[in-house]
Amino acid sequence: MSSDANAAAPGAQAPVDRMAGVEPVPGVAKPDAILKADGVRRSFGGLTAVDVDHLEVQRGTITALIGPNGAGKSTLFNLLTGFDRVDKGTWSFQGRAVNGLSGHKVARQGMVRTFQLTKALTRMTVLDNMLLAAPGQSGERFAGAFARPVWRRQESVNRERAMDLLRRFKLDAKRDDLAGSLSGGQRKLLEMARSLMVNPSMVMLDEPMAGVNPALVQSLLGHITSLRDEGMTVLFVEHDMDVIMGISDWIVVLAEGRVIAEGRPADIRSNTQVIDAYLGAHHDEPAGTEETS
Ligand SMILES: Nc1ncnc2c1ncn2[C@@H]1O[C@H](COP(=O)(O)OP(=O)(O)OP(=O)(O)O)[C@@H](O)[C@H]1O
Repeated sequence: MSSDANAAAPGAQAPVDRMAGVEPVPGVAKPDAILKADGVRRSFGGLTAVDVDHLEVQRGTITALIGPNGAGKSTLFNLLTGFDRVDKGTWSFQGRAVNGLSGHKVARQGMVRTFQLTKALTRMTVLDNMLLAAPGQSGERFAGAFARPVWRRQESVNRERAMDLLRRFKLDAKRDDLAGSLSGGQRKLLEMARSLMVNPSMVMLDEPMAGVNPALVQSLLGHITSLRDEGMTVLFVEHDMDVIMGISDWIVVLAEGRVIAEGRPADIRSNTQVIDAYLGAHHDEPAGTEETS
């Protein structure tokens, strides 16, 4: 591992290096890719927001998607998870084509993304936020007296799962509070917990540390690494370089919609193209020590 933050605790088993032998070059094949994308393009008027030739995400890793403002990170997230339409391109998740599927269907395949709490969600309780994210929320499928016992069983399974997750994220005492009353960090925890309601194989976190009090950053980092250690794949967009360099197994750098570099944190830190495109203002210092806003 290239970062001290990833060093195993004394007595702990050394983590498996799933990226062993993978060349740090854009579009490189991964030994066990959970997500593969080809020729993904999206323009807004004359502006090409995303133009990714080939991208693979290795199963069971924490992969960071980084790049300057406007590089296309959020647009790529939206496209891959079915919340925006591509102009061109195909991608598969766990070997099945998912391009063209709605966000709901992509989530059912096991690939979910977090969303910032909308105004409507902030007016609901923490527990209701969780239940709304549960599978089988389309009540009409369970309509009718005949199906009621099935629906009840599903609801009690969902409640149990929601409470288990709230306990895991230390939000159980807040179950009846309005989500809008949570702090920035607690909201991020709730967003993560919500995404786990569908029992995904891969979670995509959009700026998990934005607006988080430093006291909660370590807790959030711990949750993210636990997800990976339990076998989940994590792809996240983040601007905080300490966070990125500290927990990522692999980093993908976007600039002007294209993948300009990929590699381990150490590869990215020393990549001159990345320094020019993104880390430029901090040319003279190691990226891991730069100040973050
Ligand atoms: N719905 C839209 N309509 C028009 N232009 C858009 C739209 N969504 C994104 N863009 C443009 O596409 C480009 C990529 O935006 P995107 O938000 O994906 O970048 P980003 O890397 O996530 O940036 P940031 O780090 O600032 O969030 C930007 O130039 C943005 O202005």
